Amino acid sequence: MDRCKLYVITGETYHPNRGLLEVMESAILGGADLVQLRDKDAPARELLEKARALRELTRRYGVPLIVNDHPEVALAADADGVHLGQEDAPIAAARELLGPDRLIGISTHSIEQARAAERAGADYIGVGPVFPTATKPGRTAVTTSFVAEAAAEIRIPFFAIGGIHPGNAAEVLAAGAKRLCAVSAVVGNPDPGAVCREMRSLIERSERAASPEDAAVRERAKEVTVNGVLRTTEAGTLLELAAEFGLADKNAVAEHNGEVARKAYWPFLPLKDGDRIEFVHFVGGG
Ligand SMILES: Cc1ncc(COP(=O)(O)OP(=O)(O)O)c(N)n1
Ligand SMILES: Cc1nc(C(=O)O)sc1CCOP(=O)(O)O
Ligand SMILES: [Mg+2]
Repeated sequence: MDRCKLYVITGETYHPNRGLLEVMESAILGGADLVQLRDKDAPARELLEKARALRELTRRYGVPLIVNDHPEVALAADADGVHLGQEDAPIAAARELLGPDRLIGISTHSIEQARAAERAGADYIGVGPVFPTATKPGRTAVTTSFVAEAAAEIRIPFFAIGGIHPGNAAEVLAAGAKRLCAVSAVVGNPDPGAVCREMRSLIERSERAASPEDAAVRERAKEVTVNGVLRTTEAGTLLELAAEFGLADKNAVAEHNGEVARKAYWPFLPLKDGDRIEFVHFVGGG
């Protein structure tokens, strides 16, 4: 979760002529590193089908998947977690169902709600809507002043959300956000990948301007290409990288710079900047 910087939420009404998977794959290839399935209208069965299809896609790229509103769908689809709103199920009930390892995110609209979410054991929070947005019509914007309050006080990761696009992302990052989340600006664009690349480059520029301690962490980070997608990682070995993708204890094989890397060697295979890795994960069953 800590390494996730650009969270993209589905919004199929914004792309009536393109498929869900095509749009979300483009976003992932552009640098979306956390994906949420949000569909307020789909009946339960359809939602589960979409969650399973997105699970397959996101797993291929090592991107965590969150399901909005429905912890039981998150569990059934083997998603990485659930996102709850202030009016949805309480965190404790979702934790009971999902266990300690899956992620629970919660929307917050004030610093008091953000503090309460942290105390209740949320893994991350949404901070918004920063700007007015047609995706959540009628919600009062919290402005970048709530972003600044959260940056000063909240220790769990937070994603600024609501009306964010490449034209205003720098302002949100300057207020203290390290992570951004968007629906319409990404999935409503004919080229979701291009929008994600722009947003990521704004995030990276803001990181470069940040504190020396952060710079030291970045020094340790390497850029590697995993299944065709450029990723930043602090993993020292192929096994550590596989763990980031949830593959350390899965039936998987890897190719490292074009050479097959047997799983037994993963703990001893050091990663370098520029390495190219392909993971193939076999799913059991008939
Ligand atoms: C990352 C993120 N932040 C906020 C929301 C909004 O959740 P909620 O307030 O429950 O509203 P709905 O999305 O359910 O309409 C979110 N989904 N994701
Ligand atoms: C789903 C959602 N939740 C918000 C919150 O503030 O909790 S804002 C929002 C909509 C985000 O969509 P867009 O990027 O199109 O503005
Ligand atoms: Mg909700």
